Amino acid sequence: MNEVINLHNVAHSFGKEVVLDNVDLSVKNGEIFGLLGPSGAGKTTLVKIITGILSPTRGTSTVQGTIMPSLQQMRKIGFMAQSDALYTELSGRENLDFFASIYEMKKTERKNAIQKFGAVVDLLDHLDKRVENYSGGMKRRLSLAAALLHEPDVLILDEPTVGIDPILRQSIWNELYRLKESGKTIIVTTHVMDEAEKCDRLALLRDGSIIAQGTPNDLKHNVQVDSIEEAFLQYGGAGK
Ligand SMILES: Nc1ncnc2c1ncn2[C@@H]1O[C@H](COP(=O)(O)OP(=O)(O)OP(=O)(O)O)[C@@H](O)[C@H]1O
Repeated sequence: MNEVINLHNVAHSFGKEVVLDNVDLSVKNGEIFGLLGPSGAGKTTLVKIITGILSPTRGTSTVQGTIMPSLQQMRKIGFMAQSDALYTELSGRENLDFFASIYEMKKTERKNAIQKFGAVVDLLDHLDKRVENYSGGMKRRLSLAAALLHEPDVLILDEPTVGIDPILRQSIWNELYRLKESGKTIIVTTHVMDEAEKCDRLALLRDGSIIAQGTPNDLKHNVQVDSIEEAFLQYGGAGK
């Protein structure tokens, strides 16, 4: 199957506030797809719809051909939320063990996965410390490991590198490329322009609508500019 994620005419309102409107997008197998937009544009709402945490008010969203929300399909998705959903009074290892148990991983499988992804996010030396003693970047990395534990086909990462220094940010991106090479499909939200450049394709989101989508190069060439930042403004990203 080439298209892994498909959204058709998706809209979402919180009460009377329309926060997403008329969103159409498709993400192909093995792609890193970026959702770029300023604060409040609707990125988090959109990824919550894709993961099945929220039902769209209108339209349809499918992942691997299954209409969302679907509990069974949600198990095949790794989601890293924007705010770290961690138990701070527990150690990193205990947190990962808890998340692995949610995915019904067996004891040995859990142990191996914690070792593997603890290493991927460079936290092996800190796994037995309580999370309340972690820095912001360490918490983000632990959240990323938690999303990877069950080796999901689809990874959805809401601002994965916020608060992470440039060196670690690079190592997380290297890991995302490695996951992509192994056939995973990845959606990343960001408001950082240079991160957007690292994605295979991008959707530019403003006020709940997609104002343009394509490869970073196409988006720049279409409006004859040299940076995604300028492209965003050219497509109307500055607002009314
Ligand atoms: N649970 C909620 N109830 C009411 N309004 C909400 C809720 N969640 C989000 N919103 C509103 O929806 C709009 C879009 O929010 P969303 O969090 O999706 O944006 P975002 O692009 O992810 O922003 P940021 O980059 O700051 O996280 C905002 O106006 C926000 O106030």
